[in-house]
Amino acid sequence: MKIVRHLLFSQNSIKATKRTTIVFTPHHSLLLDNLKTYIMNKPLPSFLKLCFLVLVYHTPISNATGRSLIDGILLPTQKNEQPYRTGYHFQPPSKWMNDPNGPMLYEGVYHFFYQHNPDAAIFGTIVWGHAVSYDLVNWIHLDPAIYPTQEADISSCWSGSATILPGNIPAMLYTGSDSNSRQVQDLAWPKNLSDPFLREWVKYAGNPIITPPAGVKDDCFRDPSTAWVGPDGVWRIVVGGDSNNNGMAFLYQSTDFVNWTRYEQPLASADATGTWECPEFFPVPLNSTNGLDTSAYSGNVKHVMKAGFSGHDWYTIGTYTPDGENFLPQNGLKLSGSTLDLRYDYGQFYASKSFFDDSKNRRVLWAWVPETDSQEDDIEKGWAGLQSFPRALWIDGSGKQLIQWPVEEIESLRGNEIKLQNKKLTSGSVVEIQGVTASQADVTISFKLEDLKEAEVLDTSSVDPQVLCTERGASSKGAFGPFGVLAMASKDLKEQTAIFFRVFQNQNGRYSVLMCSDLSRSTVRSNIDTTSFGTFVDIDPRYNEISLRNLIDHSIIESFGAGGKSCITSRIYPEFLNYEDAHLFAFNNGTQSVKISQMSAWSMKNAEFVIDQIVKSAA
Ligand SMILES: OC[C@H]1O[C@@](CO)(OC[C@@]2(OC[C@@]3(O[C@H]4O[C@H](CO)[C@@H](O)[C@H](O)[C@H]4O)O[C@H](CO)[C@@H](O)[C@@H]3O)O[C@H](CO)[C@@H](O)[C@@H]2O)[C@@H](O)[C@@H]1O
Repeated sequence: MKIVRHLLFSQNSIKATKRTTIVFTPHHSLLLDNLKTYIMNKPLPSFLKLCFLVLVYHTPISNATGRSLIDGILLPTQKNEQPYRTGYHFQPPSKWMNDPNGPMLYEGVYHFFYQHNPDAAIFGTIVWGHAVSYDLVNWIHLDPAIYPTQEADISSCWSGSATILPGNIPAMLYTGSDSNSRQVQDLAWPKNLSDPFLREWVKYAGNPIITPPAGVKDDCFRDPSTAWVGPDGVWRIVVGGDSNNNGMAFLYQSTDFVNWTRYEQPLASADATGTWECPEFFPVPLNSTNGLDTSAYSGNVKHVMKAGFSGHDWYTIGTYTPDGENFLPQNGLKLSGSTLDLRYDYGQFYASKSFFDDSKNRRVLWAWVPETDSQEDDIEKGWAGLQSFPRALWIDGSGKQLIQWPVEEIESLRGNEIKLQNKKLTSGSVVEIQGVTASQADVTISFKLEDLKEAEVLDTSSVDPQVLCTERGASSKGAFGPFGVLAMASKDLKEQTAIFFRVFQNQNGRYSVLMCSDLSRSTVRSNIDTTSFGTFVDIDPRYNEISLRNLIDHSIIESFGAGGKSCITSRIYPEFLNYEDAHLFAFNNGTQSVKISQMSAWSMKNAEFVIDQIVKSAA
């Protein structure tokens, strides 16, 4: 342990604090010592070295990644050891993380909790990690909020959700795994409501408040949702599970938030889907990009039912009548007897959780983005698991699907804009996008296509888009496409991740736009899952340009097609890259030319991640 003087937050949205003495973990002191040695060994005049040292010791440290917040200064050792840690995607200082839990805004502070094993970089005994933010971009890591203490959660504190109760009291419902590994539902609330960071949480002494119903296996009943209150004043939640392998969102009701009764019918179910994990149920207003409080139900509103199974988050949109507890999936969308229809994201994106942010009238979505390297790699790295960058979520004008888009606050991390307009990409073009830090960037690009009668003919009605993307990757020449970007690419293109589109015409004269993330050449390393991802984008390329936004951040790329209609999140572990070696290209491998009508790219700064042991030890 080392005592270092005052390194707190400089981001404009975080209130500057008075000088504080901070106790750093050994990791941090090592970081500072390394940086000091690095500066002292540089052939610089002593005066300049002194200036640098003052700057270093008076600047916030980043997310314990081994990177300083001072742009451009990277520790050589850390740089090589931890190339896959992110600059602006949330991750704990170390060890294992999975699901997002209980996100909420309380008294102007965003709270984010997450499934965390503080002892290892693999799944194990789980506690609730906790971090707070004023802007969803920069984060202060706190001590774990909820951890095993009672018989009702002694084996682990699993996923759950926040509800703000009348009187502005946050309540947390979560799954406890008890001493028999039985999954039960528990209740906790903050110890001190006047602590803006809500650091300490107390548990209801009568936990568990809900136990598995008859006919449901003890280990197939978990993940309570945020509660909503009906016109009758009764609270409702759904809890995930299954009965005879049929996935279900069990519905519970309560008048006091402590005593819960199961409603006879589940709110939703689907045959043969296995246990539903992390179900969510919330309203979305039609014809608006706003969100709604989870308890809103009247007016021009639809409801979304989301559940996690088979490694993906599925959702359906429908109409909910609290009186009679009837959720009716809308026409053309099947819920019962089949899988849910749509996916939030067609890549690595699981156990998502949303909350209503009333300060901006929006619904914000988070999800666990798992590693796709090996467990041995994770142990060596000392960490595993990322969170997607928070996304605003709303219903498309068509009412058929949801739209997701990174929250606007991300723009505070953008550096200078690099622009390109009206650039024709002829067949075989590979054009480097220069002037951005290709390993940490935000890139938007729009493609215009003409004379689509030349498009490849394919009946896409019965085709699995992921299979199509695997069979026809970036190197398989089509007519219109593949075209898109090559991200996290080495200069010689031996390593590259292609996010691209390909257009097909069906026999009936309709067009289908395929969006792919081709990971087959993302790394030359072995023991990495390089499965490609794909989905169709609901867009008519005759009348619309095809847009693509990529959030690139070292080992993660979040791709948004057609303004967020289709999303694919990928994990990538290139071998030969370090920060300076990454390149970014636009490409067209179709026989037909396409035009980049508009491209904007920004290098992204590091978000600030600060550890709060600081404030505690100084207090
Ligand atoms: O932390 C518990 C909470 O997390 C949830 C939802 O993510 O349950 C996860 C679960 O398994 C975690 C585990 O991996 C397995 O499940 C993943 C997601 O369903 C799969 O992608 C993976 O292939 C499965 O192996 O994560 C570890 C490594 O990835 C592995 O060791 C775990 O099994 O936790 C439960 C206990 O393992 C298991 O029943 C779940 O699937 C949520 O439901 C929990 O509240």
